[in-house]
Amino acid sequence: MSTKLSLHEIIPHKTDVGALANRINLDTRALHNKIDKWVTLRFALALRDYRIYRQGLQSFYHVFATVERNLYEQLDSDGEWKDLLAKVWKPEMARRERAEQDLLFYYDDDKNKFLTPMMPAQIEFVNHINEAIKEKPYILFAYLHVMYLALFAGGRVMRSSLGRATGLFPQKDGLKHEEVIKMGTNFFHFEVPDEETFRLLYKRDYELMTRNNLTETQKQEIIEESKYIFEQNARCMTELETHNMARIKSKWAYILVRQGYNVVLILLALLAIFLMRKVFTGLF
Ligand code: HEM
Repeated sequence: MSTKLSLHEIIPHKTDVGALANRINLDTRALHNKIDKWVTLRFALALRDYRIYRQGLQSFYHVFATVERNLYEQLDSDGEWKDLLAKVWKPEMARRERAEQDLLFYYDDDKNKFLTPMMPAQIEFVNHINEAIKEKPYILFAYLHVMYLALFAGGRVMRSSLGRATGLFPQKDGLKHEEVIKMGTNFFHFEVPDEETFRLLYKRDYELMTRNNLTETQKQEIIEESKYIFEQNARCMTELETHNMARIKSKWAYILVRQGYNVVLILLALLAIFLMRKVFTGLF
């Protein structure tokens, strides 16, 4: 991917072991590999059925919406973290509204279907974010790296699969397929002239603001929170899978019970015919 930045402007260097972002990546590598494999496998399935895709998107939506609500609270306050956060954050990064646009599309404009989390792991995640940031606003730096940079790596892969997933998008009256795709993929798009430069500038500001303005203890807490983010995202995903499996199983159980009931009725009818024939042949 090309960029308008020269080499010395790219900060931090990949080999800079002191950079907070690199430390987070290193300490979450195993968790990332696990979730990467897991999501890649399931994503293929989700692309065949928009009802599965929208469940996954909804789960991420709650995380982004909660993070952004807390972030803007800090930015609008006179708190001690306001300036640092403002120097890292870029409004084009915000995902809440974009995810909401997509969800409105997949849920036929019915906000009530997704606005508040209903699944236990999602509720737990949202509550945790609110409490953690309220107590220690610098915990936001874990989310500003893990959740937002995910969109430029795995997110790009997912975006290109989405564009090719012809079976995913629901039919919308009077709209061409390309228009429908655009309406359902806002989440993965950034309104910036050059995405790669934007990403590198974000990473640079993150490093410049976190290198000397956080204590080692605070950095360690951010790294621990980053691990939690991966783990809790994974719990939200497996929770959805378990939920869907349970629904499929109960649907099949219902079908089997109904089929069994029909079989019994047919057997009873056959028995009745057989007995009636016996009675008739005995009579005549
Ligand atoms: C909840 C899910 C995920 C999260 C939170 C996440 C998070 C991250 C983060 C924080 C980075 C480091 C970015 C940077 O430092 O610039 C990253 C890199 C990356 N991720 Fe993910 N990711 C997730 C899922 C995935 C999936 C499903 C894939 C595969 C399709 C994937 C592929 C990648 C790749 C290829 C990189 C670049 C690695 C590199 O530059 O060395 N990720 N991800």
